[in-house]
Order: sequence, then C-alpha cells, then structure tokens
Amino acid sequence: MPAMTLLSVNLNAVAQLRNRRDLPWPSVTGIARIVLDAGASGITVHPRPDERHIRRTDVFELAALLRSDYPKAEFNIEGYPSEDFLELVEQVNPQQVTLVPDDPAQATSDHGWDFAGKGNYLTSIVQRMKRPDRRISLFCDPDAGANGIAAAKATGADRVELFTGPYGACFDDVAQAERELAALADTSRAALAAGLDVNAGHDLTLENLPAFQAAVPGAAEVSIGHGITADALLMGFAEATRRYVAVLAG
Ligand SMILES: CC(=O)[C@@H](O)[C@H](O)COP(=O)(O)O
Ligand SMILES: NCC(=O)COP(=O)(O)O
Repeated sequence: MPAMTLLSVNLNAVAQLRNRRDLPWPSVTGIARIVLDAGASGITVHPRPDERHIRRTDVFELAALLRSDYPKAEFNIEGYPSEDFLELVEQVNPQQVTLVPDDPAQATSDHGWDFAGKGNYLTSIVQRMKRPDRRISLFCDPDAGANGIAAAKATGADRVELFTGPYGACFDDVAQAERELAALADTSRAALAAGLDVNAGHDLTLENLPAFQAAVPGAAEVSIGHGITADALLMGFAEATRRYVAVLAG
C-alpha cells in the first residue's frame, strides 16, 4: 500500500479557460510547471473528441515537458477508449491511462464502467494498452462493490479510479456525504483486497478531501482539477497545490 496519496493535477479547466480566446494563455504547460514545482506528483488530462478543453497538441506538449524537465512526474491520460484515443496514448506513452466510459456528448464524466457487462471489451483494451512501464486504471462507480471489483480485476487492469462525483456533490448534506463515503470505503477495501490499487477523483476539494482521506485510506493517487483551479483563482496555483499536498500528507 503506498505511504502517501499522491496529487495529480487535472489541467482540463486551465485548457478550457485558454480556449475562450484564440490565444495561448493561460498556458497549460506553464501551469503544469507551477504545480509540479509546488509539489504535485503528476499531471492528468482528459482530452475529449471535440477538444473543448485539452487539445491533442496539449497532450504532446505536456508529454515533452514531463519527459525533459520532470522525468519523475507521472502523466495520466484519461478518456473513452475510442480508436483515436488509443492511438494518442500509444504515441505519447504516458505512465498511466485511465479508461472512462464517457459519451462525447457528456458535459463531464458521470459514472464508472459496468465491469461485468463490458468485461470482454475492457479486457481486450487493457491487453492492448498494458506495458511494463504503463499502468491501466478503470473508472469505477463508488458502489461497484465486491462483484464489480472482481470483474474489474479480471480485465487485467492495475487500478480502479473511484468516481467521487456523488460525494463531491453533497457538500451541504452531511448525512448523504457519510453514505457516499461508506460506499467508497467498501469499494476501495474490495479493490485493495483483490490486488487492485485505488485512485480517486472528481469534484474533490480542499474542504472534502480530509473526510475522504479518513474514510478511504490507502488511495494511491487523487486527480483534482476543478476544485484546485477554483482555489488557484484566489491563491494562485503554487499555493493551492501546496495546500492540497499538505492535506494529503495528513
Ligand atoms: C474522469 C474524471 O472524473 C475527470 O477526468 C473528469 O472527467 C474531468 O473532466 P472535466 O474537467 O472535463 O469535467
Ligand atoms: N480523474 C478525475 C479528475 O481528474 C477530477 O477532475 P475534477 O473533477 O477535479 O475536475
């Protein structure tokens, strides 16, 4: 079990802001530098077919930056395993690929895989994507439970990423937040017991992360974008990153 939960900063929101104009700022690679210098362990991007935030060019530029200046940082590329996506991953060769069952029309990711129903499909994608230097993570519903986790493990994946969106959405409902945390904790325990490492992400914030950490110990990595970008508008990306890293350090 990893000693500390690592922070991977999702830069989708930065790219989305940049894309409001036909101009190169805010710079996605520039912000990547700032968060990595401030203590983030990796960078996450979730390119979508319409390039409404991260563009294919961003993926290549980030990969080049990490290779040249941050060789210890992890690049995590998330997305639906379309042929275009798989070819992009093969060209860029990130350390981690997170497969997400999102439809191009979705505003954002809103559910995990149906591991039992899509088992054969996922197994073939995992086999194609897996390399000794690349891990595969599967986006996982918070209530996937032991049966879902057994099916996820059978695909050959290395990790699951717990979808924390429903937990993040109940910031003003403490009782519901506790129910969401209990489901996440059950699924995380089942994953760890099955030999899968656990990542987590979606709508995690400085405010909801401590309770998540307490309820779901042992996560290898959280990827955070929207919340840290909102914080960075107030305090800058360096300070925001330092605060998330401090929360994760406990
Ligand atoms: C899989 C996941 O939860 C994130 O990658 C999320 O989809 C971020 O994407 P957006 O920032 O575009 O919502
Ligand atoms: N993989 C989840 C992720 O990157 C989280 O993004 P966000 O919801 O924090 O924007």
